[in-house]
Amino acid sequence: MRLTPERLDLLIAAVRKILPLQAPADVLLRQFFQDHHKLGQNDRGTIAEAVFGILRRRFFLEKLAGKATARELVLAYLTRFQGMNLRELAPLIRETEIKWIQQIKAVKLEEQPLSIRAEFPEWLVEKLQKYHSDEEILRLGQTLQQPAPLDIRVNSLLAKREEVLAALEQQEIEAQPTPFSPVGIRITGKPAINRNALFLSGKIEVQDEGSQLLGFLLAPKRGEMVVDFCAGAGGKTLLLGALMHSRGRLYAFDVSEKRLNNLKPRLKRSGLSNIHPQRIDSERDAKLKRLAGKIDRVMVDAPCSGLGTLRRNPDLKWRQSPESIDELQKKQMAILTAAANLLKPGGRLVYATCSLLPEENQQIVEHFLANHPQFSILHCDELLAQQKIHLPDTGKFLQLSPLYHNTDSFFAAVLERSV
Ligand SMILES: C[S@@+](CC[C@H](N)C(=O)[O-])C[C@H]1O[C@@H](n2cnc3c(N)ncnc32)[C@H](O)[C@@H]1O
Repeated sequence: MRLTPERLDLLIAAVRKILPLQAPADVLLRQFFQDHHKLGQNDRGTIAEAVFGILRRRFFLEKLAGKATARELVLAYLTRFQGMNLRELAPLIRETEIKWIQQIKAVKLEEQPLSIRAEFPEWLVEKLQKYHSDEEILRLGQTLQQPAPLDIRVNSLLAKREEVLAALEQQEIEAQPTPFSPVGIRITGKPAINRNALFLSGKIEVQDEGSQLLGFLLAPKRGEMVVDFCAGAGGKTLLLGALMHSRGRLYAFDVSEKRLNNLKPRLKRSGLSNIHPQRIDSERDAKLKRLAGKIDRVMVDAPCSGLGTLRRNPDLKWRQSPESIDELQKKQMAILTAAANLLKPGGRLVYATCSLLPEENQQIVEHFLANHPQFSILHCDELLAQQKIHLPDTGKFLQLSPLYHNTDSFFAAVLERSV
């Protein structure tokens, strides 16, 4: 895209709107596009890419620009990360800015402290240093600065993966089967998949491959009683329903009416008829009592820091803090305890997050097991192998990483109730 003075102003206005981060960046960007409804698809794409690019490199950009204004952040980003040269920029900027850009071009990223090179807040580096070497933290941080690929899931109730791959090829959309999930497809680039006939007819859904694998760990069977305790807009619910061949009963619980409402159009497209969305007040909701001890399989996709999804949501680095993680841990423990209470003897529960912090993952599960001797761990590698899914570096727990699996950083543990 050729940068004109109008486009530069728009980009700066978008960054100014998003940067205080009073809401999630994608929500603020959607509002910005509503306020500028005449913008074409290409301009929107370019603005979104730059805004997220700036959030992904914000620590270094702020280091370059000091107490940076939106304009300085944009100029620093364009020159340092978009390869724009001074000749192209010069007609659009002031004399003093030209001098400043010459100075910041000379600053070396390799000489910066770890938190800047990894693009992690210092508190997060400190937490990660308890478990990883600095080199690992740097590689993880660098991977999380890249945009995530677009993964879709084939709805096995309505289509086969080969059929969808053939249809995509006909439409000249480059795609390949995901390496681990048997129902996943990874698309090259970012075509507008939500206007595609395959999407509108319910044959495909957008879902990260890591998220798909959690469904295969729970492996619900047709005819069973299943609960998706934190169903949200149903990313995992829809996969669970398809694995059940739309037979049996699948409750989709969540405290957020808005999220459950977003499940409805997806449910309609999916062709599934065994899903029952229900809002609950909290994990202590009286509605849950009648299901205690009756459920075959429970998915707990717990509310978490989301730090394993920084490729998609880089703004979480400023929206989470050590305090918010302490709060989340309490919630995760309470939800896991309440959800486990629904299981019948022999029943299976998957506890999952998209966090890369053991505080929200292993530590929650280990604390739960120490207080609930009637539950034991099933090994994730064995459960996946039973479904012919072979994941490197998986053992007792599933710990996916964008670094090794090109998925979001999902964690999962599988528990079984004995009595
Ligand atoms: C990680 S998200 C779920 C994403 C969803 N499973 C998916 O695959 O799209 C966590 C969800 O937990 C919900 N939640 C928060 N507190 C809860 C509670 N006490 N009981 C049930 N759900 C809760 C949030 O509203 C949010 O939708």
